[in-house]
Amino acid sequence: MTARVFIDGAAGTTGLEILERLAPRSEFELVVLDDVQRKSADARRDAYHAADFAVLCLPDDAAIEAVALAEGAKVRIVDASSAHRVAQGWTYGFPEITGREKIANAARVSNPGCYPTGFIALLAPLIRNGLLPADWPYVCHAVSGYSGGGKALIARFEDDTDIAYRDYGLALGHKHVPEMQRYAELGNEPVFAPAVIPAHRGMVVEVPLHLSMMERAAPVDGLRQCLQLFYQSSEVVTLHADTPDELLLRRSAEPSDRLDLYVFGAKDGRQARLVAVLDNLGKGASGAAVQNLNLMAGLPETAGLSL
Ligand SMILES: NC(=O)C1=CN([C@@H]2O[C@H](COP(=O)(O)OP(=O)(O)OC[C@H]3O[C@@H](n4cnc5c(N)ncnc54)[C@H](OP(=O)(O)O)[C@@H]3O)[C@@H](O)[C@H]2O)C=CC1
Ligand SMILES: CC(=O)N[C@@H](CCC(=O)OP(=O)(O)O)C(=O)O
Repeated sequence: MTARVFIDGAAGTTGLEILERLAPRSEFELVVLDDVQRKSADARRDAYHAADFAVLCLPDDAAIEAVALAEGAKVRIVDASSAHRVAQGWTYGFPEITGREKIANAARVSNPGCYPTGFIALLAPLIRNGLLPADWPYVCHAVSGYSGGGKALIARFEDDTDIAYRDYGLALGHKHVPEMQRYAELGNEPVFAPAVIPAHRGMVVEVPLHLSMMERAAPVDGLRQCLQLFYQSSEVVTLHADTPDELLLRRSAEPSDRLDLYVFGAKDGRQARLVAVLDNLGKGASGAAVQNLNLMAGLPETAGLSL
């Protein structure tokens, strides 16, 4: 039986990539509104009430409105926005961290943010297993391709090709911080320092660690081994045992739904750098939405993903 999937926001950056991943698949019948109807509340309400699943690829306020439009319908929702990531009644759509069964049975699933995907993937297993302290003041530095800011940031970087680096979030309190704290299971808000680079897609998320200053921290090999065991059955997330001299993002990189993790350590073991490399539009958004949709529809988790 085919499942009807309404993509609300299919003309946007994330929506288009979800469309591309789902269009070739016979398990899904896609519902997409045309340019005249795509912002009509009536047309969207009808689409929600006729669908089995919906993926919200909208700004936060429109995602909240969408959930109200879907009230009373049997539709099950995956929300790519940040509106419901720490909201009651929503399941956090990170299969490797939340557990696949919870997502498979959920009616409301909130996709993780792109930066939190890297941060939580690195820290949650280590903190859960007691290899790093939960009450440490963690810091996260990250860079993202400009598609991470949707159509508006894409237009800005394509219009002004002179921008070499955009530091932002400088007032702190970035909207991703609550989900980073909650799902990495931290006692304190992390300091989050994001930046944008002049590449369309791709992202590096890094957590530097002063291991020697922590009372309870495992050695670098222990951190690596824990992540390797935690993700050993995952086709999407890989802990790399090697420690290359550099990690590169390439402008020409193909879209990818992978998440690659590294643990780098100083020779004397006093400091380490946890690093996640991903595609903000892949496991950071559209790939994650498709992975969640697969689980909710009872299909193979990685169907339609580029790994
Ligand atoms: N880009 C990324 O890497 C990631 C994005 N996300 C999240 O996914 C969501 C979508 O982001 P993204 O695709 O980048 O954003 P875009 O700005 O590229 O796309 C958003 C789309 O939503 C449409 N839209 C806005 N308001 C409404 C409305 N009321 N009804 C129907 N459609 C509406 C826009 O229309 P119009 O075309 O007319 O502007 C646009 O097509 C956001 O919440 C974002 O934070 C999450 C993780 C990563
Ligand atoms: C480069 C850039 O602007 N990135 C966005 C986050 C993209 C993303 O993860 O979307 P959500 O906010 O829905 O999680 C930002 O920092 O607000």
